[in-house]
This record gives sequence, structure tokens and C-alpha cells, in this order.
Amino acid sequence: MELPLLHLALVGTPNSGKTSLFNALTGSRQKVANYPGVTVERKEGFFVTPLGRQVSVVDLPGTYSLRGRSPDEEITRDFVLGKASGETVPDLVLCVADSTNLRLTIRLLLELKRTGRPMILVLNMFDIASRRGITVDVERLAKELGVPVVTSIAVRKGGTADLLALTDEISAKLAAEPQDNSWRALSVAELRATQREADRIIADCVSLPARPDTLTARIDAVVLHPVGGLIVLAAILFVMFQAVFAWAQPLMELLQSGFDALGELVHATLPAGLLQSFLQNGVISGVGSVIVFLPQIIIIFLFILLLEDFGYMARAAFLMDRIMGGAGLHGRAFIPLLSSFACAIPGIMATRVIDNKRDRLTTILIAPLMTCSARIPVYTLIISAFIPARDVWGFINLQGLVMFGLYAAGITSALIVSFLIKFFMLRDYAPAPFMLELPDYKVPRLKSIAIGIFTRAKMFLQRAGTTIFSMMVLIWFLASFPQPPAGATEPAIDFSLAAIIGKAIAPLLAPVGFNWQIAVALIPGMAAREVAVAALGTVYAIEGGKEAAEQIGQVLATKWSLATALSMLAWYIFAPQCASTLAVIRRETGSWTWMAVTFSYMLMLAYAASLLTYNVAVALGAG
Ligand SMILES: Nc1nc2c(ncn2[C@@H]2O[C@H](COP(=O)(O)OP(=O)(O)OP(=O)(O)O)[C@@H](O)[C@H]2O)c(=O)[nH]1
Ligand SMILES: [Mg+2]
Repeated sequence: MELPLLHLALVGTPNSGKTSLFNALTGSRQKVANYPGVTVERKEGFFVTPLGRQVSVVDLPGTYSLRGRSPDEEITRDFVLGKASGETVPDLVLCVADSTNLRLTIRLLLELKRTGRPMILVLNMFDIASRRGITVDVERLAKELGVPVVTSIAVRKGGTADLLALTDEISAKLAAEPQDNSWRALSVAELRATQREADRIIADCVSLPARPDTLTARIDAVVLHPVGGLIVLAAILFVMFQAVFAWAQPLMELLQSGFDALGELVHATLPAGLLQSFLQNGVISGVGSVIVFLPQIIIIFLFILLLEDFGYMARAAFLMDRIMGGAGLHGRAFIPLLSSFACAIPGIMATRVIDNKRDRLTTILIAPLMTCSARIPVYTLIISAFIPARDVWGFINLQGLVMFGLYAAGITSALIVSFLIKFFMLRDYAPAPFMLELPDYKVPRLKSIAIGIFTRAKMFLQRAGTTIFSMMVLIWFLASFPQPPAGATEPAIDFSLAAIIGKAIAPLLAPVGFNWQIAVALIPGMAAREVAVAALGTVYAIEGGKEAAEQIGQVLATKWSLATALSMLAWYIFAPQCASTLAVIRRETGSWTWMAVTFSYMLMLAYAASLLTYNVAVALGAG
């Protein structure tokens, strides 16, 4: 007889390795990192046990209790209690513990027991605990808790074998036990009592080594130092941006010459005409101009993923708490804001770890100001074309410095906006004190970094292949039709729809120094930022006519003034050019109003910043 699907849920304190376990069991590649609050939504996966039982397992956000104080904790609570709509109550809860730090997990487990769900306590990260000399009397612990206990090493091959065997054993006799749910929200006093009980059990069953781990403490003495720590943080960011330019260059040139060769090939093999123009000007120079930025994206992510896995990110959050607090931001906002450097969408979702609604809203409103990776192609294109690649003070690459400045401008303006929000809207309100558990440092795992980079690169290429490609088709079409009358001498594009539209909008953008070609590129650029780069590539390639298409950067350098280029950079720090981000803001705030507010304030800032930059630059002679 086929047994019904067994439903498992992974519950545990943040950063205890639930997602690692989920990935190990199901072969998925969900995001794992060494800081609390990585997972903010439920994810279901499937696997088959050694005895052939079909299992559905749900990975949940980490939580310290079932009180559900923030949106991510509510997801976990509702799921465990079976309150989530359309969900089945889990048949078996796997309570996942970081074996080096059992206090809070045991308290959570005692609370979970009141829900009446069958449970297993999984002592994960047992490798680290053993290395540190922590020993656990597993049998006694199981007896004291009244729950089966098993050890696991989620990140090692075969590290979950015991857990799988135990799951089979327990699931075979599950149905027999009737369950009664006596859970209700614990009062603070009850939580304290539960903690005392947990501490007693731990004292009985766990023995700590005589000499505790000091490596983490020694590193923290430097990186958490109020002055030294900030210097370390600045140095790390600085090296990162220098690397983006220095290391990526050869690879980018390689990709660029590949696309050039492809363009030449199309040019040489196809007869002149619409198809040739579509492939060469629309597809290859458009989509290709975005794909060449892949090396830079990879380098930035290499740094971010290494730091995340090492355990540095939570420290950076701690360091920034004072500065952020001054701007009215909660320390918890740091990691969402940091994720926004990759992309505002996961960043905005990561705000679910913030329990206070107002703190969360402020963070959502400013997250799109962080420099997401879609801005990298625009920034690097303009910087490479207009900023000389020379060293200042002998060792600092000027291009890297400008890039650093653009990131800094994004961060600074986010802090200012947050300060203003607090000042005008939330005056009477002091953010709650910052509490974030600092994880122990770990040697970054190459495999998870490789997977992380692969996922990001795939996402970037997928966007190039879908959003950007379709926008390119549109731009190419607008720029190619209607075709010029016979005998016309001006560039063909001057007769096209794109020119008509661009020239209609251009007067609005003239005060900030944008020409009609930029206006054309900015319209599809509202869908996604990189589209503007590709659109400029196509517009200028078509305008260039028969001459071999030059690289887009070289074209810009001859067609734009420095003032226009700087104004464009300023525009990109602020402009709300991402339809998906706006959609996520609407979803996470549940309100069209906040989406409209974000859009308008960013657009106004972009216009003002560009206006200022352009006019100052012109006044200084860069017009
Ligand atoms: N050495 C070792 N490292 C582990 C083990 N399990 C997880 N890790 C590491 O611990 C860190 C946290 O793992 P995650 O799986 O993201 O933890 P999580 O419980 O899902 O965290 P949240 O989603 O934030 O609640 C990562 O750096 C993992 O590589 C283990 O058994 N041994
Ligand atoms: Mg997780």
C-alpha cells in the first residue's frame, strides 16, 4: 500500500542550518549564508527516505519563539500551528539546533512541544561542536526533553543519514499517537520559566570545553572596534570597487571582442537589409552590450558571498547600527539594505525580519536607493567612456574611486531620506534597541559560493535574454520604422518613431542635459535599468548607419559632453527605473500609495540631482 505523503517542517533559531539541511535533503539550492534572517519565506521541497517514503519538507524562517513578532516569524508560527491558509499541519517537526549554542533552541523546543506536534530535535553543526570539544549526552537529552534527538552535519555528504533513518522509524508509527494542541502565546514570565527549564536541561546534558573558542573573539576585537572596525569596513568596500575595474577589464574585453566578431560575421554573411540590421543592431549590440558586464557582476558577488559566508555581514550591521540609528533606521535594516546591493527585490523581502511596521516601511522606501547590480552596466559604461583610467595619489584607480563615490552617494541619500521620513512622519518614535546574534566565523564553503555566483549569473543572463531582449526588439522596431524616403541624406533613425517620441520628450529632459537619444533609451529603461545601456547601443548603432558599429562607450564619448555623462550618472543614483521593484513594494506594503510615493520621490530626486549636476558641470566648463 502506498503511504500518504509525509509532511515535515524545519523549525529552529535563525542561522542554525535549516536551509542547509533543506538543500541537503532535497538537492535544492536555496540561499544559505552565515547570518540570521536569511530565509524569509516558506519553501517546499520533496525527497524520498531510504525506506521509500515520499516526503514533503518545508523550510521556514528562523525564530526564537512562536510569538511571531515580525512578519517572517509569523510565517513560521502560522505554519507550525496549521493556521496558514491552504496548508496542511506538519506531521513531524524537525527542530533544528546549532549544537554550539543550544540555549535558545531548547527553549523554542519546549514551547513547540505544547503544540502537540511530533518532533525530532536535530543537533546540527555537530562537526563544529565536536571540534570545539562540546559534548552532548544525546540519550539523556532525549529522555529529559521527551523528544527523539539526532545529530547532523548538513553541509557534509552523508551528514544527514542518521536523521533520515530516524525519520523513517518515527514516521512508521506516527498515526497511532493522538495529538492535542495546548499552545497559546506565552507571557514573558512563562518564557523566562521555560528558559530556566532549558538551562537546567542543558546543564545536565551538555558539557562545554574548559577552553572556549577564542578565534571569533580575537577577530571581533578588531572588526568590531568602534574606530578600527569602520576602517576595516571601508577598506573592504574600497578593495571591492577597485577590483571591479581592475580584474574585470580583461574578461570584459574578451566578451566585447566576441560580440564584435559576431556582429561582423552577421554583417558579412547576411545581405544588407532588415534582418541584418535586426540581428546586428538590435540583438547583438543591444543584448551584447549588457552581457559584457557579467564579469563585474560576478566579482561583486564573489566579495559579497565570501563575506556573508565568513560571518562578517552581521558585524557590519552591528558597526553601522549607530550611524543608521542617527538616521532613524533600525539596526535590523542593515541586512535588507545590504541585500539591495544585489537587487532591491530580495532586499525588500528581507525587511520581513523587522518587527516594527514603521521601521520596516522606512527600510522598504529607501531600499531602491542602494546601488543594485542592474546599475553596474550603466555606471561602468559611462565611467569607462568619460573618466580617465589613471591613478590618483599614485595608487588609487580614478575609475574605481568614482564608482565608490556613486555607491556612497546612494547610501548617503538613503540615510538622508530615512532621516527626513522619521523627522516629518514618525517624530515621536524611538527605534527599538538592536538585537542580532553575531554568528561564529566560519571558513567560507567553496561549493556554496560557487552555487551563489552561478545563481546570480544565471539570473543576470536570464534577464538579458528576456526583459532586455524583448525591450531591444521594441527599440529596434521603433528606431527602424518608418524607413526614410528614397534619397534622404540624414541618418535613417531621424525618420523613425523613436526619433519622433524622443524629440517630443526631449524638451522635458533638456534642462538636465539629456538629448533625444537618451530620452528614447530611458522609456524602455523604466522596465529595468540595464535596458538603457542596450537601448543606447541600438539607437546609436542604427544612427551610425553603414559604418561598422563602434563600441557603444566610444560612441558616447564623441556624442555626449562630460556634463551630460555626469548628469546621467546622477540620474541613475535615484531614478525609479525598475518595474519589478515597484511591484514588490506594492506587494510587501499591501498598498498602491506607498508604491506611488516611492516612484514619485525617486523621480523627483533624480531630476533634481541631474539638474544640479548638469548645471554645475556646465558652469565649470564641462558642457
Ligand atoms: N560546519 C557546518 N556548517 C554548517 C552546518 N549547517 C549549516 N552550516 C553553515 O551555517 C550557516 C547558516 O546556514 P543556513 O542554512 O543559512 O541557516 P538557516 O537556519 O537557514 O538560517 P536562517 O534562514 O537565517 O534562519 C551557513 O554558513 C552554513 O554553511 C553544519 O552542519 N556544519
Ligand atoms: Mg534559512
